[in-house]
Amino acid sequence: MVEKVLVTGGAGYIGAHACKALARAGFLPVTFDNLATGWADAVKWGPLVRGDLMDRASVDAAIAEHCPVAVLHFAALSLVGESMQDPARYWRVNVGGALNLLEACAKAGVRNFVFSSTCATYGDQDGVLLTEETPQRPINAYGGSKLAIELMLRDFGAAHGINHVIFRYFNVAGADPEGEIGEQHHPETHLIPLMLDAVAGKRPALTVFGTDYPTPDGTCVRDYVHVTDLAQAHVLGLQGLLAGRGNGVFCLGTGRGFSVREVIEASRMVTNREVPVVIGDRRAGDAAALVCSTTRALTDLGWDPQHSTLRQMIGDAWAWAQKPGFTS
Ligand SMILES: O=c1ccn([C@@H]2O[C@H](COP(=O)(O)OP(=O)(O)O[C@H]3O[C@H](CO)[C@H](O)[C@H](O)[C@H]3O)[C@@H](O)[C@H]2O)c(=O)[nH]1
Repeated sequence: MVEKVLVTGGAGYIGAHACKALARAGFLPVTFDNLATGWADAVKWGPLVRGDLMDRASVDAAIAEHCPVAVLHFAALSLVGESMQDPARYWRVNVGGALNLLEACAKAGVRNFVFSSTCATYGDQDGVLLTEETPQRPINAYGGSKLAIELMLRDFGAAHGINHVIFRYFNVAGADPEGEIGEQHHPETHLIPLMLDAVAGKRPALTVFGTDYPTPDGTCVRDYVHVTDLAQAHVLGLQGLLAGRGNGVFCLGTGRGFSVREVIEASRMVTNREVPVVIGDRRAGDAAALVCSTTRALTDLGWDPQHSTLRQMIGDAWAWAQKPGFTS
């Protein structure tokens, strides 16, 4: 029988790409999503359960109906700027939702859990190459809420035997190279889709958030990773858990940072069009540079990212931007 995996946030950008990768690996992804920011159209590889993690009964019901071998937990609020303006919402939804989900797993005997954490748990660390061992010092409520869930997992693991893999994502970008799904947020806040909107004339310009950071060209440096590579890491993490390899924490990036100006330059090369740019102030909560070491993910997980060049990430996002997008 095909093994089911409960995917919270499976209708969202990263969750949907993970569902595609899971299906390709022989699992049946069961999406659990409230469709607050996700899209029913993006759920193509298994059933959609419309439910909210804040509603414990709907979580229990989904687990009881589908008996998943594992949970992949993507559903969360994930905008740094918004988390600075409304921290209560981030703490309530992210931590409260994860707590409900973990309690439901403990009660139902779901023993394998893959969690989407973030480089935002590190805070600003003077541009050092971040590893899984780097002390975490979040500087925004989003990162704080994700770190709290990492700690929650440690405790649930010890008390209830929930084996877990924690992935700390760096900057996820691009779209399905086969064009079936891609990034679509309302409102959009991420650099690459905003930049491509400006290129396509859907927005007047891209605002560069700060040019006075202590980085080589003064703009923020980020480690961009292709969403399809990231999704594949989840399959490997899940297979490791099911094979009994135990808990793990992995940074998912490429080990190479690019500044906002470098991303703009790469876009010019890929699209053959200029990016209209205005220079703005720094955005609250942004760290100057976030780049990770890939050693552990490559070695211990056997991860082999194939798509994570800036050229392909921008190219796939650009191809997706030409499509009509999701409507429901
Ligand atoms: O209009 C924009 C949008 C972004 N940026 C800059 O581009 C870089 C990337 O910004 P994104 O908003 O695309 O990504 P973030 O680095 O803020 O966020 C990403 O990393 C975060 C951790 O820091 C979270 O994990 C979050 O979910 C994830 O999207 C940042 O330096 C940002 O200041 C701009 O200059 N102009």
